[in-house]
Amino acid sequence: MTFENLYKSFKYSLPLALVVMVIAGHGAMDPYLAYVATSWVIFGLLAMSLDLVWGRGGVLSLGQTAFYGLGGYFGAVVAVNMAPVTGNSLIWLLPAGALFGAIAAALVGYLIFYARTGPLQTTILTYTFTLVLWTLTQSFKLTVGDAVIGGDNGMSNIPGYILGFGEGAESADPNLMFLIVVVISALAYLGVVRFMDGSFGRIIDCIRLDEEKAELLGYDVRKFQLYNFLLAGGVAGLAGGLYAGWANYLNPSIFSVQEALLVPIYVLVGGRGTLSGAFVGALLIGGVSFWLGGGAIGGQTTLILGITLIILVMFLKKGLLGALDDLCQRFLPDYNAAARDMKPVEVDSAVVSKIMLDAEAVAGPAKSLQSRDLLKRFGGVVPVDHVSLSFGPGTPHSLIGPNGAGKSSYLKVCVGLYPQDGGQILLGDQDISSLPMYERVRAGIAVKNQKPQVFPELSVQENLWMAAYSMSREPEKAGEVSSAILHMLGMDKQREVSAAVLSHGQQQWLDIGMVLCLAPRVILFDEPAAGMTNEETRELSKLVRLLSQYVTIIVIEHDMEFVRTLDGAVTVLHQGRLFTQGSIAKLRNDERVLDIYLGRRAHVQNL
Ligand SMILES: Nc1ncnc2c1ncn2[C@@H]1O[C@H](COP(=O)(O)OP(=O)(O)OP(=O)(O)O)[C@@H](O)[C@H]1O
Repeated sequence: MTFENLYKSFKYSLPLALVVMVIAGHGAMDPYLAYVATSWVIFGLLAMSLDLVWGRGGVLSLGQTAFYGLGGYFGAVVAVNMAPVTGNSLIWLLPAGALFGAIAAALVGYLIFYARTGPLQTTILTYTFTLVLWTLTQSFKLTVGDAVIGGDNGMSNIPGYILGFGEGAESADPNLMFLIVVVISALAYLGVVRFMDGSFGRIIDCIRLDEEKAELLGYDVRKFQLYNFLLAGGVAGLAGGLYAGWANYLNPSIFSVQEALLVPIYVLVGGRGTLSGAFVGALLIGGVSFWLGGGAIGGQTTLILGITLIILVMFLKKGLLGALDDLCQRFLPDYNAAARDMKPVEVDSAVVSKIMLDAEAVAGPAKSLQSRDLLKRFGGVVPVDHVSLSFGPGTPHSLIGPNGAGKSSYLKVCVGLYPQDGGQILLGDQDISSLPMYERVRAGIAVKNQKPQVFPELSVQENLWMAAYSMSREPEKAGEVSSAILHMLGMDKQREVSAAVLSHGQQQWLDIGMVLCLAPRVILFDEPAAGMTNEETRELSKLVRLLSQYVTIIVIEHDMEFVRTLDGAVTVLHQGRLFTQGSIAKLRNDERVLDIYLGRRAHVQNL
């Protein structure tokens, strides 16, 4: 077995080995230590829920303790009433806790993601939610059957971990409690890691890296963010259920500021985005506090712990597991070295034709794009001023005009990046004006923005796969499509290369490849030749001409030589309005067109 294979299996094998060790050593721990260590593992599980939304999803939620507390309270209410009937308490505490945590997260997540609050507002909102619960629970008194929620006095008499059923039911001792929590946490961890290793996790990673691009690939970003939040809420609720049974008592302090702020610290210390780091952080901080609390330093625990944490977070920015990962990377093969051998892209007509015919078989024939009286305003600026245009397949369409003419805005309104203020957009016969961006993409319109938008942490192959998967939702099909495009780009040998190390021009090609993976029926390119060499620009022109035989293609360009080689229809925009249309040969002799470029004559001298 190579070190690489071993490294890839670490996230499964190491936790499993630890669980086996705990099972083997069961009963050997000092009962008090076992009791306290159980809480550290529970905090690890809670921290993992935050790592899901923060480390993987990119959203810092300070509401995880809220879902944890709510899961704990709800699980406890159910267990207090049901455990006397069945004996077993865990079958009530845990599912009820997880369910309530997930429901609460779904409600909060819906508000956050569908109201499109920014990252900072999300953090503040989730924090406020926790504080509101803290305040409310202090005076909240309720009796549900045998369960009494006593406001500030908390809720007592919560059954511990009772195993077995009926007469055979028995309470677990501290060592067994520790074992139960370790096994349940390990199962939750392995389930989450397995799930996040699949397509869902990859989509969440893409959303974290570039939310706009993920939506431009046709992913319903809000929905995925909400599902991830819900999953994390479920994990936090599960941890809450475990905590309620461990402590036999709950009070409003579970929603306190201190509790809420400790969770991100566990994640940072262990390593954000690693999932297992959450446990490392919680165990380390729990262990160090325990040791300091019992040792000679006594009262200075918080101070020393605080200083240690600041030093750790400052010098190990990726946390302990992140640093360990960096170390392991040194012993892995350097796939990025292949980036140096990359040959310039050569467009092969036969290969492109095959790809386009395959796409047509799946996505249907080319569609036209029409705008009717399209309007976009930014305050007093009107970049798209009642524009009515129609584009179809057969020839490339170039959109030109001086800086600020509204070209990019027009494309962005068409794809839904900017909401329109009036008018209609038709894709074929379908009115897409009110569709969200991801649905427009799924309907067949794809855009490549001016700057290359690739996911830097993903490999070349993964970037293409993410685009292809968005359309087919079948991993194998996505693999086939992405491999064909990879081959078309001449990047077979660079499939494992990280997109981050590609040159600007190579990233442009990769981005173009991602657009083609979507099997679009209309393609919008915003300055695709920017940053490309002359040779690459020539190949790009060839590609655009080929593509126009199969789909509708609109290209914004300042490079008039490129527009000339496209030899297609040209539309001139000026001050947000349609100025004129025609062939490049006709526009070359149009004095009015030269006039609107005044001050930028250098760019149009070829006209
Ligand atoms: N998000 C935005 N917010 C406010 N104003 C905007 C926004 N996007 C574009 N504009 C304004 O709309 C006008 C048209 O800009 P746009 O980028 O569409 O023009 P363009 O023809 O693509 O220009 P360029 O060739 O320089 O890229 C400009 O005045 C610009 O400042």
